[in-house]
Amino acid sequence: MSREEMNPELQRCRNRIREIDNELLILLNSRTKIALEIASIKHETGECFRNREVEREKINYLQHQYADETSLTRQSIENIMQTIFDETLAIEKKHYPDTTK
Ligand SMILES: C=C(O[C@@H]1C=C(C(=O)O)C=C[C@H]1O)C(=O)O
Repeated sequence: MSREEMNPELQRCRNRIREIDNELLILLNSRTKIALEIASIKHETGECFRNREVEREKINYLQHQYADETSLTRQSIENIMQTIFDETLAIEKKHYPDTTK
């Protein structure tokens, strides 16, 4: 066993992070399912899947709510949310490969 592996505090933290990662993936899956419902509506009406204005509003709101009260910075909130939006859009496009928007 390595020195690192023998450190119980580090192991406890890693276990907790693993649990949080699982929770995050479950939440992201729920989020994606709802985004796909929105994509289905937009697909029917011919609307563009991506809405930069809505994305900007969401980021601004989350930065306002959390940037000063948590260890997350304004920039990290922006990066995390932009990655979520990009990945959501990629999944939406995979479900609706015929869409040009
Ligand atoms: C979810 C929507 O569609 C797209 C996906 C978004 C998201 O993943 O949060 C936000 C805006 C749009 O780019 C929406 O229009 O509300």
